[in-house]
Amino acid sequence: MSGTEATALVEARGVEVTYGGGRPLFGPKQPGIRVLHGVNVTIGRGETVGIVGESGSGKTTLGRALLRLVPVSAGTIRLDGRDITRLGGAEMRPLRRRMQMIFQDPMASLNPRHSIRRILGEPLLLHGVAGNRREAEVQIRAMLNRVSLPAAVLDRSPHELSGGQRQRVGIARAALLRPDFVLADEIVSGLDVSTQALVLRLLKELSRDMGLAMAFISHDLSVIRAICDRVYVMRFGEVVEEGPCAQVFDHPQSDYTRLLLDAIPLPEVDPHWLFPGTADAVAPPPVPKETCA
Ligand SMILES: Nc1ncnc2c1ncn2[C@@H]1O[C@H](COP(=O)(O)OP(=O)(O)OP(=O)(O)O)[C@@H](O)[C@H]1O
Repeated sequence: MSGTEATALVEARGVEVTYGGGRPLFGPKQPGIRVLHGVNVTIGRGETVGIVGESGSGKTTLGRALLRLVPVSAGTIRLDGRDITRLGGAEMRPLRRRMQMIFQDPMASLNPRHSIRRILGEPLLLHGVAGNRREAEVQIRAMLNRVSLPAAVLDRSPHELSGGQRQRVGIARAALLRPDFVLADEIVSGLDVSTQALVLRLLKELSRDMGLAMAFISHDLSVIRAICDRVYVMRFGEVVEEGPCAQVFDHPQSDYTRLLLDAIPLPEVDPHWLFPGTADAVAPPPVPKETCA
């Protein structure tokens, strides 16, 4: 799917983000530091786009701007054609369910004192996706099955799970809210290679089944190539190149993309695991059904 189609779900035009600045209690007004400079991004329904670039290039800031988690100082963010750039908290609230984020470190994003049941159940009730606890439990159990986790994890807390299990809980939490758009920021960087492949495959299957639009931030270009349709290459807060993954990776147009490709070795994740059914695919290992001792 081309991100330039009229069916764009998420669209950023000329987006600028400035950190800091403003007027302190004493002294002159501070200018702040602009870290995004007129960025344009389009993500179609059901499309997965990658965002790559060296550390500090603005990937996370861009992702957060798309979700309206950082203030945008210029430009527009549209969700499904609606300009959401300057909506207030109350107007954003019903839209929050539609735009979910999966974090790099699930330990930091999952409340360590809460059970997995509560972690998964509370957002469902809060956003009215489930009418009561019983409905929430049914939906949660179905989703656990979908992400190949046993129901026994429901009574556990995040620190009692492995890194891969926690990341699957993070995916389940986002997917349960039936979002339209998911931002996944470095979600497999702390995992070993085989767990990475399982988590990525799961996410790819879910995004395909749910028709999700997804922005995927990663340092690992092999991961981006394996699961993304298109990629945006960022440098110093600007998009320096954009296009279908095969085009950008095989025929990079900018010197910076070439440098990036040379600097980061490919591949860690076997893309065939993620694309079973393609002509040259090898049989992917099934996502193992886990049991809890
Ligand atoms: N809350 C903040 N306050 C001030 N500056 C920030 C803040 N967050 C990020 N920055 C700065 O904005 C720039 C872009 O950071 P950002 O985290 O978006 O880059 P990134 O490409 O995601 O980096 P990394 O790959 O290391 O996560 C960096 O110079 C960073 O220091």
